[in-house]
Amino acid sequence: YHDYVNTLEPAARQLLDFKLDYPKPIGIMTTMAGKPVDIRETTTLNTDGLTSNEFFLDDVMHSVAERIPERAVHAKGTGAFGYFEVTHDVSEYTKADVFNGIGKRTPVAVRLSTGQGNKGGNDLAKEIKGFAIKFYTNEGNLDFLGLNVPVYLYTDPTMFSSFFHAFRRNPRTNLFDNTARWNIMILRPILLHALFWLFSDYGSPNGYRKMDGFPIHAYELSNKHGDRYFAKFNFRTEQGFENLTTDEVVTISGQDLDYATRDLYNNIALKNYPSWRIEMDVMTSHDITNVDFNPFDVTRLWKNGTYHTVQIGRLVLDRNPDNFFEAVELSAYNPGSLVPGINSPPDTIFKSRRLAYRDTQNYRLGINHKRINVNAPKYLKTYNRDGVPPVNDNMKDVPNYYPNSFSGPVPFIDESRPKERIIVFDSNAVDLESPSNFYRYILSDEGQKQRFIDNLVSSLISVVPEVREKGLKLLTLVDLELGTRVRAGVTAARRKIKDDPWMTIYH
Ligand code: HEM
Repeated sequence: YHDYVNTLEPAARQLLDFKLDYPKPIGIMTTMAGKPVDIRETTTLNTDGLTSNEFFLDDVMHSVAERIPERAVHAKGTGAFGYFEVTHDVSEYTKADVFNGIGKRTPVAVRLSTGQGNKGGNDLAKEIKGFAIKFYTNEGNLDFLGLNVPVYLYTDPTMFSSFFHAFRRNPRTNLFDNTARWNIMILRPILLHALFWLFSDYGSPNGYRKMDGFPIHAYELSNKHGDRYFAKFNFRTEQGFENLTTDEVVTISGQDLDYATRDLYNNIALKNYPSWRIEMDVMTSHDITNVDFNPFDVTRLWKNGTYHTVQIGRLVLDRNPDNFFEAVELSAYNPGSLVPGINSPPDTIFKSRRLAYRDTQNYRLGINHKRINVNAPKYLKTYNRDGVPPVNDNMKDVPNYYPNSFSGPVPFIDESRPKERIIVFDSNAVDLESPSNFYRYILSDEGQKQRFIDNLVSSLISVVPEVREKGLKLLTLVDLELGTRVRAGVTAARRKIKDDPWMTIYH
C-alpha cells in the first residue's frame, strides 16, 4: 500500500496527506451560525426539514452563491507563496527598502495565469501567460505584473476591450474566432510584434516554472540622493528556459488541461522549489532621453547597447496555498502598487492600468479588496472606512478625516523624491520594424521559423478570404520571405481541405 501511495504525485494524494496530518475528524460540524449539527439533520429525506433544517439551508443557499466573477482577462491561474532575497547591492539605482540589504528576505505571493481563456481553459493554449508578484515590503505592497513575453500588444489603451473581445469568444458562436483575430491584426498591425512571440515556440512555455517574466514598462527608479534611472525588470527562470512545440502542446493538452498548474503544485510539494533571478535593464535619465527610439513604447524592445543589466536578487516559491480560493482567486495584483524608490512608468498604458485594475477589482472583489488577507499590506493606516466587508478593525476609533488636530495618521516627507517628470509623446505611425526583427533575428533557427510559420498558417486557414488576403499581404510587408512561405502554406493547407470533406466542415 505504501509503495503504491508513494508513486502518486502530490496533487493526487492531497486528501490522503490531510488524513495523515489529522487521523481523526477535526471536530463536530456546525451550521454557519456555529450550532452543532445532529446527524439526523444531514438528510432531508422523509422529514419536514426542507425549510426548518438550518444545515440544509446553509448548504444549498451557500453553494448556489459561491461564485464570484472570474477575472476579465487572465481568468485561469494558479498561485504560490515564497520569498524574495536580495543578492546584489542596487542602492545606487533605487532606495526601495525591498531591494536593499544583501540577504534581506521579503515574503511574496505569486499568481501565474493564462491571458485569454476562461477559468477551466487550457494551461497550454497559445496565449500570453501572466506572472504577477506581490512583495509584502516594509513600505507597502509592491506588485509587479509581468508577461512571459518581453513586449506588450499596443500603446493605446483604448484598444484593451477591442483586442480582448476579438481574441476571446465570438458573441454569437461563443467560439474563438480566427477571422476576428486576423481582422483586428490587419487593422492594428501594432499587435503583430507581441503576437509573433505568441505564434512562435515562445507562446507555449513548458509550464510556468520554465518561463521568464517581464513587467515590460520602463519604471522610474530613484536613489536616496534623488538621482533618477529607468529600468525594465526581468524574472529569469532558474529551472532552464524551455518551450514546447505545437505538436507537444497538442499531445499534452489531450491528457491534461491543467498541465502548468499541476507541474507547479507538484514541484513545490516535493520541495523542488522553483526560483527566478530578478534583474533589471537600466538606462540613466540622460541616456533614456537620447536614444533614437521611444524607450517607453511597450510594444518594442530596447536596442542592444543602450542599457546595462543589473542583478538584484532571487525569487523562490516554497509554499502551496492551503486554500486556492482564499489565496489565489481573491488575490488582487495592481501595477499601481509601488514603493518609494520605484516610481510610476510614464507611458500611457501604465496610466490606464492604474485605473483598470482598481476598477475591475472593486467590481470583482469589492471596495475593500486590499483588506482581504492575501492583499493586505504589513502596515496600514488610512482614512478610508466602511463598505462591503472585510473591514477588519476599520481603524477602530482613530479620527476619520484628514487633516485633523487629534493624532490621526500624517504623511511623511520624501526629501529625495525626484521633482522632474518625463512626458512621453506617442506616435500612431505603423512601424513594422519590430515584427520584422523578430522574424529575422529572434527566431534563431530554421526549426523555430518553420514552426512559427506553421502556426500562422493554421490560424489563417479558417479566416474568411478578404481578411486572409490582407493578413497575407501584411506578413509580406513585414518580410517578403515570411509572407511567401505563409502564403504557400495556406494554399497547400486549403488544397488538402478541399480533398477532405471532414476537414471542410471542421474548418
Ligand atoms: C504591459 C502591459 C500589461 C501587462 C504586463 C499585464 C499583465 C497582467 C497580468 C499578469 C494579469 C493577471 C493578474 C493576476 O494574476 O491576478 C493581468 C490582469 C488584468 N489586466 Fe493586465 N496587463 C497589461 C496591460 C493591461 C491593460 C492595458 C489593461 C487595461 C487597460 C489591463 C487590464 C487587466 C485586467 C482588467 C486584469 C484582471 C485583473 C483582476 O481581475 O484582478 N492590462 N494583467
